[in-house]
Amino acid sequence: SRSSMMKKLLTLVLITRPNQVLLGMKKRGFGQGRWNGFGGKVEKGETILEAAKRELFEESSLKSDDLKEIGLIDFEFVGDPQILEVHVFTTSKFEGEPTESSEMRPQWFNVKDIPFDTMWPDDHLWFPLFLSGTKFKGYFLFEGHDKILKQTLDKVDSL
Ligand SMILES: Nc1nc(SCCc2ccccc2)c2[nH]cnc2n1
Repeated sequence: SRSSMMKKLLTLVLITRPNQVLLGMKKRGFGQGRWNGFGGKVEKGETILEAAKRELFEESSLKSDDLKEIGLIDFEFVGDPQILEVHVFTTSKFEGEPTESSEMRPQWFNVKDIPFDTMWPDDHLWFPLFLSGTKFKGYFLFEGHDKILKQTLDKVDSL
């Protein structure tokens, strides 16, 4: 039943600079082989924002005290009771130089050349919202990692 559904808290950070977005090529694990923002699990004893900052630093060597939550996306996968609740953050204020980590190989992309063909199939639907500073809430039901069976995506005033 929905009341027994399990939610796993995750973070996703998208760093921008004028006309560009920083993405990382995921080298292993969940989402391997796809470009994505930086993120991962929220550990016990840390806030979602603290987790976003930590994962950003661990995966890219960048630091930011200006992360702003811009989106909230629930991902469900057929046959898996664990729903991923992904808190999406963005900033254009950061310090450091993007550096490859064990998890991610960072690269700047022009906004007009985002590699959606090697990203999760939902991304091209909500990237335009985050890039225009529009807060959003989304839900995507996946079959496997490539097929979206059901989706909702709404602009919101507050998350
Ligand atoms: N962009 C995007 N990201 C994710 S998972 C993001 C959260 C995460 C999870 C594990 C390691 C690092 C980051 C997605 N899942 C389904 N569509 C998706 N789109």
